[in-house]
Amino acid sequence: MSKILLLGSGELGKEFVIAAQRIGQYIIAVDNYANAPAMQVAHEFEVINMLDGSELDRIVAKHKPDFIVPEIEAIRTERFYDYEKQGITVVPSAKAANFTMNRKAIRDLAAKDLGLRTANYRYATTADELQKAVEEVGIPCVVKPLMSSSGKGQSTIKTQEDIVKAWNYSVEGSRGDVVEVIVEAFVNFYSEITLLTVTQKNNQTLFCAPIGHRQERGDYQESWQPAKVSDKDLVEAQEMARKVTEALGGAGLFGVEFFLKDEGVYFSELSPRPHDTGMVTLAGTQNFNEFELHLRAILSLPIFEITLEKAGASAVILATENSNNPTFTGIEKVASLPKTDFRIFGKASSRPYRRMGVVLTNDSLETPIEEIVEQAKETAKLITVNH
Ligand SMILES: Nc1ncnc2c1ncn2[C@@H]1O[C@H](COP(=O)(O)OP(=O)(O)OP(=O)(O)O)[C@@H](O)[C@H]1O
Ligand SMILES: NCC(=O)N[C@@H]1O[C@H](COP(=O)([O-])[O-])[C@@H](O)[C@H]1O
Ligand SMILES: [Mg+2]
Repeated sequence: MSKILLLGSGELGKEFVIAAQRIGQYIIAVDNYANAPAMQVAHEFEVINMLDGSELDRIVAKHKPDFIVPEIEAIRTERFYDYEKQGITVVPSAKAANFTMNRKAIRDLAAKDLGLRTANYRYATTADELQKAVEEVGIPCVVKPLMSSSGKGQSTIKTQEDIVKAWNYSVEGSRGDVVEVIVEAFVNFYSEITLLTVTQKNNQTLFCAPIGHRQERGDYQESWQPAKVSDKDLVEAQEMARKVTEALGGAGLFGVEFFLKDEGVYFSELSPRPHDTGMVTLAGTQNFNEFELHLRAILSLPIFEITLEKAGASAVILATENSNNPTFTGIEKVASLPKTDFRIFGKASSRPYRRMGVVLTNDSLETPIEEIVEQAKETAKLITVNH
């Protein structure tokens, strides 16, 4: 049995812990608030500020884990290099977690060092610098805090007047302690995908079937698998995913995000961990879901193959207001439907647009994927979050 320290305890961590519990691992779930989803299913929990290096040191020394599994980006990841030296396995690697904590490190690695095609981009640390950066990349463009996720602090600049607004919004939405933004040229893609990529200790990289998704406010609304991608684009995306995951090192599952345009594939970003759009694998689309794959890769358990068993979709259930102990209605209606399932994450409070659950649908691989997505979307509407 291994001892796993999970840093971040949201819905993705919860499914990871359930997968780990099923094969007898020991988990300590950590987040900055009590009763977080993954804490509800772990052996032990800790509530700390994960951006505080001394707090991290304290719980690592206390629990002496075999593995540290980051579940969010906003962690004092610089400490991870030390933990690796102490003989703890940081998942997938200290470098992977550290480089993806801040958009700058991963974007420069991908675009400059590895030469992957990305949107043209600049950085800015003040509203004035943002003005200049926008002039360089051109309008429309997308502004994001260097440290944020799920679209927090992200906005699109469509006119000159949006620049100051975008700066202020991004400072408010920044998760860490870095006041800096990336400005990216707007990529007018016809679709976007996540390529779940599994790296293993034996150096064999495996790919899942591509996942399509639709985003609003920088946050995913529906995802589906398999996404329609031409063979040429898929090969190009796989090559990019292989390059970037190899450069980051270690074993685990990565969610590598791409934009598809007529002229080819653009690398966008990646999570060195299960991806929110990958929750579609909870619909039984694959022989192993993304959490089970992450776990197997971490523990060096062989993954004989990844097979696509069904076509599936996920659609999010979002809160609309701030409240404590929100309740849900419409669950019975959803439960009565065929080829449909759902998860309620167990978050004890809500805020507008907070993801509280997900609806999952599946059908045969011959069924048009649009129908399965539509089913997930319509089904998610049956559930109401009561505040
Ligand atoms: N340069 C761009 N051009 C067009 N759309 C973009 C661009 N950058 C981001 N987007 C849109 O915003 C979404 C969220 O962006 P991104 O993945 O960078 O944010 P994030 O906050 O890291 O999200 P997450 O953590 O959920 O992956 C993208 O999936 C895409 O739909
Ligand atoms: N795109 C990243 C992502 O989806 N991360 C997931 O959301 C949780 C935070 O949710 P919260 O903001 O509702 O607490 C994280 O802990 C992780 O599970
Ligand atoms: Mg993203």
